[in-house]
Amino acid sequence: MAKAYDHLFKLLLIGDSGVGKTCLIIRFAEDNFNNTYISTIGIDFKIRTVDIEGKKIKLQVWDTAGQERFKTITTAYYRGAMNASAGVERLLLGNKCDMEAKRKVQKEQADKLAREHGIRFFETSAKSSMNVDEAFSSLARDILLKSGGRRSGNSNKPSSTDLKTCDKKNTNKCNLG
Ligand SMILES: Nc1nc2c(ncn2[C@@H]2O[C@H](COP(=O)(O)OP(=O)(O)OP(=O)(O)O)[C@@H](O)[C@H]2O)c(=O)[nH]1
Repeated sequence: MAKAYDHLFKLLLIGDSGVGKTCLIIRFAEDNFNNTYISTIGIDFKIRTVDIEGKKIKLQVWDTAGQERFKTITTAYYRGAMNASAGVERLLLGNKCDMEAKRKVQKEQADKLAREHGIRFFETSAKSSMNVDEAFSSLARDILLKSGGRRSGNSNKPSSTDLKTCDKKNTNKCNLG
């Protein structure tokens, strides 16, 4: 029987409570959004298979609880992921970019932080869908290329001009990696 996917990649979202980690995963995996806030308890995951560079990539996206009281559990997962591979791909997300009036972090500040860590930065909105697919796909593509995937030569990292511009933004930070 043909395999349903070529690669399985595991992604982990970490960030403060309420920044929208669960909503980003639900938007990505189910194309849905809910304004109700139900804080994540412990850790959970959702799956979506995407097509990248002609390969079927199954993404298992893990959601962690941002609340301080779950920190022992979530950091254990986080450390596990970091230890599993020295070269974990990381991405910085500033979510809720549909709420410009309540912006907490200036774009330049986040750009600078991402540059310092040599990672990409996306402003996303789980509510409007802005850059959600782009962010997850970009990370999956980077992992694919790094793991000796399809393309040789440049890693084809999109410049910020390739990204959809989000003109109404509020940014709380959320790591996706
Ligand atoms: N306007 C707007 N609201 C959002 C967005 N993403 C999430 N929210 C809202 O923010 C609140 C928190 O979202 P969650 O996804 O539950 O946050 P979380 O980071 O998973 O929180 P914890 O589980 O406590 O770690 C909810 O009320 C969401 O509806 C967004 O992109 N735009």
